[in-house]
Amino acid sequence: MTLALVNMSHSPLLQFSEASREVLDDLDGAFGAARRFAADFDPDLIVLFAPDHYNGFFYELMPQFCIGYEATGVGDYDSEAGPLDVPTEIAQRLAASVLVDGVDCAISLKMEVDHGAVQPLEILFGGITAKPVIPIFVNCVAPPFAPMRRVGAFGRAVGNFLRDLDARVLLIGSGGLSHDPPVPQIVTATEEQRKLLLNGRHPTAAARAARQQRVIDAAKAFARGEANIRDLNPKWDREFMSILSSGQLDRLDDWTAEEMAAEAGKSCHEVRTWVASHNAMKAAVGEYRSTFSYYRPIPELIAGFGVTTVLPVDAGA
Ligand SMILES: O=C(O)/C=C/c1cccc(O)c1O
Ligand SMILES: [Fe+2]
Repeated sequence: MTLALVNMSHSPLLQFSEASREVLDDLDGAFGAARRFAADFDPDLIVLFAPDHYNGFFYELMPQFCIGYEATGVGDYDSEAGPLDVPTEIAQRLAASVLVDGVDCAISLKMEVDHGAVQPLEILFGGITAKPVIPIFVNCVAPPFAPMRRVGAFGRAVGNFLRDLDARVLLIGSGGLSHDPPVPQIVTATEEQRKLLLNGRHPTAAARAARQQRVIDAAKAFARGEANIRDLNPKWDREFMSILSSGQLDRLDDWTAEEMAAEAGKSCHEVRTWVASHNAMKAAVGEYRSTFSYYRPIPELIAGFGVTTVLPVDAGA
């Protein structure tokens, strides 16, 4: 096993925002660094921790963790649609190993993934079929949430399996950091939103367009300082990133979902993908080191935007 890790925020607003050329060029520089890192590493397999935004997972049956044996992109926000290249047999062995390791985890023989999983594959590899990928859903939007220490345990169980796998594996954690886009919440949902949250699979094109336009409009208002959503929190984001790079992952164990959302917005729970992927890295290789780190709060994308690359300490430069 040889392992590398990329964590990156995502935003479906990348193609739809009014961010300035300077901001987009700056971000492109970070994407370029991560892309070169991924190309140099040249993985045989990607293990992708990603959230979902009520496109593939719904309250009708909401797991905290789910490993995909097969997966398809739903094509929200013009992200690439269609089947991913999932190595089913390895995904099956991974799930069995995680369960034996003591972490209950759902499996899906027909996972549907949205921009949260697809965007990093597009940015790093140019598409969803460029490399074999095992998608791992981590619940980051639908309360109640697994305790953070459980997210760590799940990540470590994945890492324990990868330690013995004869492959070059790129871990990806997609999402975060502080942000609060207008994704509906079950406790405040209207009747129409409740239907979406319960089982809104495969909306009509018109329903999808309307839903997305609301978020695009909210981002424009947020950038003007006019939206009724929680501010980004660069201090929280930087502290979180520095804890991950310190390797002291147990410092996150007692963070509560309520405190996290109060500080950094309801969608800050997407950092769970970063926590799981770092724990996987640490379980598999021991000490790791950060080789690239970018952070910028970008209101036009409703995202505290982070991009990091990580290698084992004993790997060459
Ligand atoms: O509309 C959605 O489904 C999600 C939007 C969004 C906006 C900004 C940052 C993110 O991580 C998002 O998922
Ligand atoms: Fe997201």
